[in-house]
Amino acid sequence: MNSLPTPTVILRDVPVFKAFLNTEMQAAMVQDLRAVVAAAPLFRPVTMRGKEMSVRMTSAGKFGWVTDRKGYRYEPRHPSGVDWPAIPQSVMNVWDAVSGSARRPESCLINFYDEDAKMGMHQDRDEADFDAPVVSISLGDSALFRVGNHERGGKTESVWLDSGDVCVLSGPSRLRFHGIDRVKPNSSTLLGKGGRINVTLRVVT
Ligand SMILES: O=C(O)CCC(=O)C(=O)O
Ligand SMILES: [Fe+2]
Repeated sequence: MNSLPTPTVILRDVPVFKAFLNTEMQAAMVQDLRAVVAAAPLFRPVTMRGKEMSVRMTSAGKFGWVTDRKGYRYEPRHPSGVDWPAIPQSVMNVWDAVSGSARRPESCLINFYDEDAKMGMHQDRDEADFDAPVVSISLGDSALFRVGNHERGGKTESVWLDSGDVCVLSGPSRLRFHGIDRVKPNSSTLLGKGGRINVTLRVVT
């Protein structure tokens, strides 16, 4: 395996690679993601309790993460019934560079945040194997990313994730609570209409 790059900062065991993708790589990835969204449109999920999430989402890969009245889970197809598109190579390349994992990601979740969207503190624990990391890529407007503990509550630390930044939840940080407090409107020109895309890669089975 290639040696892993050195993180810019480590926040609560979470390595953050600032500006991991240059502007050209970001633009190319956005094009690839637009093709995914064209085939598997963004939808607004609702939680088990019937509350709409503020992010819109879709997925690529063998499995996509969904939530509805039946709860959180991975599904082999988009809610419309179409297969999830393949994970773009531009996204796979980031996994290869930073995951340190011999396994292949089976799911690529694409979250779109408009200026009012946020994501409450949660753990990523719908996967069967917590030994495999979660790799996260930020594109577009900057977002305040908060990292907490292995239980809900307690002290937290935050970092702004800017367009092109990559971070990894693995080992001691794999099950840390984390969330997005807010997005800073007009902080990036990458997406024509503004907003933020977060892409997360996961091994699911
Ligand atoms: O948007 C982000 O940076 C984090 C997304 C996240 O935590 C998730 O999709 O599970
Ligand atoms: Fe998460």
